[in-house]
Amino acid sequence: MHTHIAHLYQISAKPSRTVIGLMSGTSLDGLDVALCRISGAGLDTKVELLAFTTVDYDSNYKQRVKAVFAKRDVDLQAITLLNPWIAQEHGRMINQCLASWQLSANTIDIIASHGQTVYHCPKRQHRLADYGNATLQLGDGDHLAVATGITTISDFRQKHIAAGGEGAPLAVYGDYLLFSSKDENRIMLNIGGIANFTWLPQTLDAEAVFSTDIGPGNTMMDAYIQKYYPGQYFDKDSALAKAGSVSEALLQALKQDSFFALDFPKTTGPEVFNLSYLAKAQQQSGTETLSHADIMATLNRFSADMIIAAIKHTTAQRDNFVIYASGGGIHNPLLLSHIQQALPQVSIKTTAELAINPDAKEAVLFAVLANECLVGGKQQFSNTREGIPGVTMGKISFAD
Ligand SMILES: Nc1ncnc2c1ncn2[C@@H]1O[C@H](COP(=O)(O)OP(=O)(O)OP(=O)(O)O)[C@@H](O)[C@H]1O
Ligand SMILES: CC(=O)N[C@H]1[C@@H]2OC[C@@H](O2)[C@@H](O)[C@@H]1O[C@H](C)C(=O)O
Repeated sequence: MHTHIAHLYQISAKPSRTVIGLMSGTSLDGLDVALCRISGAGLDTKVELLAFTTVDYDSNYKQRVKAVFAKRDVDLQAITLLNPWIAQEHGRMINQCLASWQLSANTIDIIASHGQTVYHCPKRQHRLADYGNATLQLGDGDHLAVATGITTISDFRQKHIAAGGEGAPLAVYGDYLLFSSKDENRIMLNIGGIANFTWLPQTLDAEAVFSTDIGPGNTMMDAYIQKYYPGQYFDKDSALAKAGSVSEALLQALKQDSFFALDFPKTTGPEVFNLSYLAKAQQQSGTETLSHADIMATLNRFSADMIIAAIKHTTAQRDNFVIYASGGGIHNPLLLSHIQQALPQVSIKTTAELAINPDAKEAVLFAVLANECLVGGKQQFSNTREGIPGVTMGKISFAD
């Protein structure tokens, strides 16, 4: 047996594994690094979050990724160069985290790397008859493994697509394993650049679990601030949105896109929800002269309304469920207050109440996917469920 395979076997047989989960989302703010101790597999999985940090991207990193991010026309050389470069940068950031945690690489069993999504393209979006669902994450696992000396599992989304999914949301797999509860129905709501959620019924019935992207979380608000308030990256504490008023005309125009008429589950990204989308809605509603504050108030309301509508649709007007929120959107007070006002009977908590830092949740979930790749095997979901194929995800890269 090759020593690498023997090593994998030995890691899989351990009572617990030390896994670094990585997430670099659509907001391009930084690399989330979650140091996890994971024991068990499947519904017996237990995760302890030992340390978490977000390593902020510098302006050089952001500029290079933004040059291709969510764009149809890009320099192919730039994409080719970025694929190893992003992984090398992430490797450098992990080495920096390990040094600050005073840990050596040989104490880490596995890195679980999401990579950087640069283009997400489900068939319902591109509508080209000859092509299926597609998504592209850069930051190749081989480079990360060599840069850190740690076996790396990466590129989780391709198997999901190969098995009939759209490549997202993948959070549902870990949500079901970690957060299902016999005591209450739960909505695991993540408000990142794009908002998505998982419905976890208290029956624990995998066939009734449901997950979908919703539409924009922070992405359009962030893009607007970055364009008109150079030096600022987002509307801190909803300050600008709070100073404005919602334009009903613009809000209705924003809600008209065909994406919202599609049945759930569905996926999307900043390829659709961007400043061109806003400009089109302004043109259609004759609201080109609105103030920055009114536009931000409207974008904030738009994200909230679509989240509320998706939750109401899925829970069929029930209110016996608890929302556990995560992602950067939980730090946007206006957005959360809109959601709470529309669902007055529903308790809105964060995943901190489930012992997972809400900013770390997605990185933790990729660590869980890697654990499933190594130790799992029993598929919780049948292949008949749209959007949640029962497959093992991730590709394994060795360090030497
Ligand atoms: N204090 C704050 N006030 C308002 N918004 C905030 C605050 N802190 C963070 N945010 C929002 O959270 C965003 C970052 O969210 P997050 O890190 O969850 O995104 P992501 O992981 O890149 O997204 P995705 O899950 O879509 O890939 C910021 O860009 C900003 O919009
Ligand atoms: C293609 C891609 O990177 N999609 C992300 C994005 O960010 C949020 C939403 O859109 C979600 O579908 C997904 O990430 C999370 C981690 C997921 O797959 O569950």
